[in-house]
Amino acid sequence: MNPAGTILVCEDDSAIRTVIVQALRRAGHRVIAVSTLAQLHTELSEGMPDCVVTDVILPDGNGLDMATALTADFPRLPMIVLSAQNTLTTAVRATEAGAFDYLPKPFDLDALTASVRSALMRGRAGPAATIDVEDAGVPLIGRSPAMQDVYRVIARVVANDLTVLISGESGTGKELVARAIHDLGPRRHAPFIALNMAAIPRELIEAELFGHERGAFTGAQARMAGKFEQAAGGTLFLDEIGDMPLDAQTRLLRVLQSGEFTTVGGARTIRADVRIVAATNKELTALVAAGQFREDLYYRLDVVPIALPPLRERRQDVALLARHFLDRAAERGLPRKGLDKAAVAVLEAHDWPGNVRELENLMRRLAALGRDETIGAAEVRANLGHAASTAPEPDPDLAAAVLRRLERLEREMPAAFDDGSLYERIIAEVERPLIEAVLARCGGNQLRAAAVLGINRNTLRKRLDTLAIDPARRSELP
Ligand SMILES: Nc1ncnc2c1ncn2[C@@H]1O[C@H](COP(=O)(O)OP(=O)(O)OP(=O)(O)O)[C@@H](O)[C@H]1O
Repeated sequence: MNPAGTILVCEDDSAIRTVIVQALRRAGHRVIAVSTLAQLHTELSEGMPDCVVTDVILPDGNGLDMATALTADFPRLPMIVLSAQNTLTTAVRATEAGAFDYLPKPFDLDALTASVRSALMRGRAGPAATIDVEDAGVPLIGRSPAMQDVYRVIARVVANDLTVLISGESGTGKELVARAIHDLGPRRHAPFIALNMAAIPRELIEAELFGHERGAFTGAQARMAGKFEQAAGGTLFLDEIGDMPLDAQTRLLRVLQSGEFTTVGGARTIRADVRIVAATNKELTALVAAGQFREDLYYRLDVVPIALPPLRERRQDVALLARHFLDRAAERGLPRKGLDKAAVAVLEAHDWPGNVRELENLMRRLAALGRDETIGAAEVRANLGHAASTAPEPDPDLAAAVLRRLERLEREMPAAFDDGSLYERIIAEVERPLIEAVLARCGGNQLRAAAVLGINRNTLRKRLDTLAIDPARRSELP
């Protein structure tokens, strides 16, 4: 039996109001419809409905502000917020205001009646902890229905510590979502620490995660804090979790079960005060079936799943994203450019195997190339092939630093341009901070540093000699 109740609907667009009223009446509810906040307040003073459905932008005020006030006055009254401002910020604000649900416009009438039904069955969701959305600056772009679903889940998890598992192809924005969850929640003043399981040698993963004591293994010259410790109070983002070796999986599972961990070679037990967000671009259930991923760990991580759709399944976001990346390029000093209609059509028709990252790289390239202010279809087509690689573009900051260094050298030591030393000189200058930083992270252990750098141990030793780096002095964490 579906519960029926009295629903108070506040919507100023008469056409939308009419279809909502009809749909809810068909579902068996008694419906009172108003078009302003003032009328809504009058209705509330005359009798309590079982649920309120309200628009955000109303002629005499903002439905979200009203929702916040209603939550305080009527904590058991469920509210469903409808909005055409379909951003992550609106979704989070609706949750923050204590709304039971948030439906982006245009919404499906079945989704609305289903939401009303569950509101009547479950009563209101507890009010979320206060989140300062304005402060956080939410970087996620996209208004497609698929992204709306993502925003709704994010909005529900920011205020709590539930473990989140984000899945999606490479470049779909998994790390960005993890950061948004961190930046919008109460842990945002503590660190966000990311560890990519696919980017570090497998044998180092446990020490990276849990840290190690001095002397824990040959060459562990100093104690090193692991990512769990570094992320204390904040969020630990475990990227490419499917690549985690089984031993480390067992250890991680124990931490998730007990809330505590011990360092490698350590007798001390440390409380793990972190929120875990994991991400995968592989089908974890397939890895479980193949015996490569622990089933019990999978269930521990998959508490709140967020599936990020590939860009080709949300083509309506492409133009918005493309313009966003052109704006970003302009903010970084590249020429400000626009796209003509035909260019947008080419972008929307492309399949984006590298997803948002591929689009971002292409836009950066187009912003830097050519002289015209408006980018046309031919220019897009000519550059699509180049950007197809999902590899990140070279860091523009690093490129700019090298250029500045060259200019200074030219001023101060013009001979360096004639004596054949230029290459070795510049490479050595870039190499020094790289080697020093990796050595510090490896507690001065040259074997591990060579493994992390992906170079032969003897090569590392030679480079240390040439650059006169003392590994013993590089054993502290930076
Ligand atoms: N919705 C979005 N709005 C704005 N930028 C986005 C969005 N999604 C992704 N990006 C940008 O695209 C790039 C790739 O995103 P991100 O690194 O989060 O992807 P990922 O899924 O974690 O990729 P991988 O699996 O390869 O690590 C980043 O520069 C990110 O800022």
